[in-house]
Amino acid sequence: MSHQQTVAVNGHNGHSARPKVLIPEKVSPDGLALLNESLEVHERQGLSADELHEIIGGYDALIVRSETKCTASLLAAGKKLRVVARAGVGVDNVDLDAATKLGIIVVNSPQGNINAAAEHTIALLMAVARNVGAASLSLKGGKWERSKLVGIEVKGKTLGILGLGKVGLTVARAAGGLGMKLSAFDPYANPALAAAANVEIVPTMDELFEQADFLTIHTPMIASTKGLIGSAELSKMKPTARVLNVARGGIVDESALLEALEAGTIAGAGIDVFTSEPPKPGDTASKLIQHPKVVATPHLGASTMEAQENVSIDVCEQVLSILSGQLPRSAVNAPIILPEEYRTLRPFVTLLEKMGSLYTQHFSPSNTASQLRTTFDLTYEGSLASANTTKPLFAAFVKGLLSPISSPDSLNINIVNAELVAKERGLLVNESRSRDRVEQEGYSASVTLRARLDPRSSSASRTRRTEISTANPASAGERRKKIEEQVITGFVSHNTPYISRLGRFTTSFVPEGTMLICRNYDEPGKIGVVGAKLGKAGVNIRSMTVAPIETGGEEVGVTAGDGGAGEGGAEGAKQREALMILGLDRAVDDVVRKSLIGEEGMLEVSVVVL
Ligand SMILES: NC(=O)c1ccc[n+]([C@@H]2O[C@H](COP(=O)([O-])OP(=O)(O)OC[C@H]3O[C@@H](n4cnc5c(N)ncnc54)[C@H](O)[C@@H]3O)[C@@H](O)[C@H]2O)c1
Ligand SMILES: O=C(O)[C@H](O)COP(=O)(O)O
Repeated sequence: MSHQQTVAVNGHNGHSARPKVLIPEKVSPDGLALLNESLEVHERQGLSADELHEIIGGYDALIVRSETKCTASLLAAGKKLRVVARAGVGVDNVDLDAATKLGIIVVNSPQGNINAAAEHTIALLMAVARNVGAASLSLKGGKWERSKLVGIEVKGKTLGILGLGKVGLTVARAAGGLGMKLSAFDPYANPALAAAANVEIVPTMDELFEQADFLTIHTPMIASTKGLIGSAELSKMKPTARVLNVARGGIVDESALLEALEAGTIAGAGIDVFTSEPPKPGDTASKLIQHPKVVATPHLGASTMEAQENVSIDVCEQVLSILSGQLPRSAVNAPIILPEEYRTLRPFVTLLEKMGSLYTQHFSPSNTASQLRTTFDLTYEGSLASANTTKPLFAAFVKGLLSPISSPDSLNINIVNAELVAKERGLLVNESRSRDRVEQEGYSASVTLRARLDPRSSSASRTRRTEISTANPASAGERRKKIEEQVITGFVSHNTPYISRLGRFTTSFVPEGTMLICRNYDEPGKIGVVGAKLGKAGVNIRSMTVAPIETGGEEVGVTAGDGGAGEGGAEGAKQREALMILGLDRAVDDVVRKSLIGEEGMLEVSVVVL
């Protein structure tokens, strides 16, 4: 939006009642200057939590960095609050659920400090390679220890990049300029961008660990990346390798890294982020910081003049947009649908988001690169075919596809940016409409997703969440066969989304909460086996649907069970199959899931959270 955007509202006395914005932290003045024209700007650093609580009720907008804790109670006290803007990326200091419930839009600046974080990574890379920290300390201590401080060159060495997103790619481009060889592991990287940056995408994390002379971490901090690099992973690396973390504390297990440094199985580390910031004296992070082979900085990745200017301008423009009734460009929690389309499309928005998430968790491999080569065809059937716009449905689907593999603070998908995000992530989503009568009697509209995998990717496909039983030769032997199409159909009844087809199976279940999806031979006793295992693990079954295999009909090119693991199933097998879908009251750990796979006649088991 233009900086001249008017947000002033006339009060009843005819005077301009300008909306008020509170800034309790140091935010660069470049953005704040944009606000002064139309808002009343109050910079109040050093407020206690109680003081903030007392005055927040008078403000329409709040701009923070990482220090202000935007708790549910603070947000609730902000009776007029319409927007919380985070001048940076991470929104872990903002209670997003509370903000969403209160209708407060939370925005951030997902691009503004990328370059700063990447440059800081390069700074740590060089500092670790040339012992810059230790040398500086030694010299300041009055010593002259040239022979003790001999380093290594990075030219010709391999940089292993874990997470080839915005920061990872920027690091790659810079490291390429230093003459480094570049390898990356990222199941969802854009192959075209990787190739353009001369990055070789390796198919497994282990290959990355084995190759890397320097390993640099650039994944989000989400459940699946917490402790991603532990003792087992570090032991796969060369003893001469160095580890860099400018992403988030906790992705690398601090105790494991400390042990590896002490044992000499890892040669050094450059660390900007810690599990607890600031680290407490005596804790593992503090010991790491003190370690002679570590160069450490106090979360300085984004701390450059330029980045602070960028994020300040970015979020201040968004505050102006929101206060003048427009959509922000980087909303973390904003509804992804415009008000006028809300009523008609809202239940289908929920359905599409669930279908996307179900696809990623059930069908899509998460430790290989095959989602890159998937084409998604969405068909809106029945009355949905006449919708004025399907943009909110498209955005919800893309959001659903990506949410299981992204941190909430980096997933800013709305109808404004969904196409761009899909393009950036290499997702090809086609939409079409069909006025044909929908399959579910009594319902006027449904949506079918057909995901077509490029045959090149199918041989290596294996999802972490779906396991294939090796106890069933009929299915294991078919793994090499390719899956050309995976299908999910859904519909809405009384505002509730239902899945009516999953792979080859006709079914009807509400996609909600933790669900266990088992494909098995249709034989007596299977339900009992699953129930007993779950019961032993203390997991209650809330709901259960059993779907017999869909026979005949329109199945095109599907050669594997329901295709859950992206691998071959029982083509040509005479035995009937069934799909069992259980709603659970809590998560199922890997031990239970794997033990189910070992059961006779059990072909695939996946756990999805919807
Ligand atoms: N130190 C700082 O001050 C600072 C500044 C900016 C960003 N960051 C952090 O840097 C990290 C990267 O930020 P970004 O903007 O590049 O995020 P991004 O979302 O653009 O990229 C993250 C990438 O990680 C990939 N990924 C997810 N799970 C993975 C896994 N298990 N294995 C391999 N790859 C996986 C995703 O596919 C994605 O491509 C984030 O943790 C962010 O919070 C830190
Ligand atoms: O999340 C971020 O943007 C970075 O980690 C930087 O945070 P900061 O604004 O606290 O420096």
